[in-house]
Amino acid sequence: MQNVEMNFDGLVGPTHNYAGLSYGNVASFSNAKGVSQPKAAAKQGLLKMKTLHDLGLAQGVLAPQARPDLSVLKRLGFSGSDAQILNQAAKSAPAILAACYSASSMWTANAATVSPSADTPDGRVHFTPANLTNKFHRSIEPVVTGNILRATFADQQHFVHHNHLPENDHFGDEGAANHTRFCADYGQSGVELFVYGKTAFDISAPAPKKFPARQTLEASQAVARLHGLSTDKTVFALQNPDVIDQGVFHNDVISVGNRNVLFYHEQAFANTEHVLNEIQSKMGATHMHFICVPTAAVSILDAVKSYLFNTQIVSINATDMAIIAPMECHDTPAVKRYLDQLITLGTPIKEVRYIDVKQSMQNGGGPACLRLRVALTPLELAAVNPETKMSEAKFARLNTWVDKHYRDEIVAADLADIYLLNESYAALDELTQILNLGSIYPFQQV
Ligand SMILES: NCCC[C@H](NC(=O)CCC(=O)O)C(=O)O
Repeated sequence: MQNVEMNFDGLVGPTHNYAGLSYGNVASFSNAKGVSQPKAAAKQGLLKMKTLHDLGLAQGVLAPQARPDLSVLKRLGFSGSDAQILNQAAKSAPAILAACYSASSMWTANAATVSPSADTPDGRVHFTPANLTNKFHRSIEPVVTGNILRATFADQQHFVHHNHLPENDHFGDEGAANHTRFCADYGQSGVELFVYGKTAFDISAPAPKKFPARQTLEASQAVARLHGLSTDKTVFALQNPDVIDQGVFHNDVISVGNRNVLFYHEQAFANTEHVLNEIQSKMGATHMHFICVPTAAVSILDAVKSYLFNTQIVSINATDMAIIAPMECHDTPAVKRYLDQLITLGTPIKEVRYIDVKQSMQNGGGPACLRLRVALTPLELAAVNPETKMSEAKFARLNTWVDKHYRDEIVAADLADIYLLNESYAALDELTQILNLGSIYPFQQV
């Protein structure tokens, strides 16, 4: 058997809603207070996982967080029965209630940074959950993320789980959305690229002016240290601050890589030539394909609207790759034209597949946001919790589970409804059995 790169998609939780929580994320802001469709959202996500499974790729599923997060509401002074807590919060602090209800853990590209065993000194796969300090609703994810990752990758002989970084903006860490790994083959040692938006301990360094930089250099360096990565095999690159100000809140909105391919927008990085030279020189004999999309072909506005770079580039055989793109790429004329051309250019990318993840897209999460990549050797793959692996049977089982528990629609007023809380916890309690995760949620531990 071969080494693989397995995608772990976040299952969309039962409380998926549009709350406008992410300043700097254009879609989240423009769809604020819209009507969400949790059942459709979860099914779109499952179908995406099944599509990749059917392409012959290793595909897994990560459980969502338990929402609403009552422990946070209690910490903030709301008290009484569960229904009283929801009522008080809905009346006096609806924005905080919405944050505690967010299904944002579906975007598992922000769950953690993962370094495969080929890159680490102890020959194990290292995981560091992202602290997501920049957005309150996301900053409440990392502890349970750690529980989910431990229950999915339990074998300590193969997997190491670090704590998330200190919870402060100086160490703002958004996980794999700002991390790309290049390699000749998934099982060989690779070069890990960390992209950051600002240097926290140097206020004179370049930084965006309008929207926040969510990832700091210091956070990226700390993760690389925790994982024991060699300096000869790591590259730290400053994201172009101007594009952050145009809605590129993570690097995976402006560049994406796979094996020896980096697909990026002309304006993605601050010092592009230097970054590319460093990647190529650290890759040694392995030739990199740098595929640059010029502004003249695709504007930043169209890149953000269509999520051209939030696509997944996957290897479909030893040499060829496919690009998994959201339908919005198909529907944005300049982007569709570019993709039609891309597959004729003689790069490893030979095919485009369009998928519908509209429910997630409307909150600023495309195909790449929905997945966490974990490169695994055959032995490590065998050590992954088998119930978290996608299959025909798991796909059918999870669809039935969604049909049983999920609402068709949620609007802001529903968040005060105690029945929604009960439905959500009942669904997740059953899910932990389906995926054999044990008691990962605080509501299961009391
Ligand atoms: N990687 C994609 C992440 C998208 C995510 N959106 C959100 O949280 C929007 C939630 C809302 O507005 O209801 C974020 O910005 O972190």
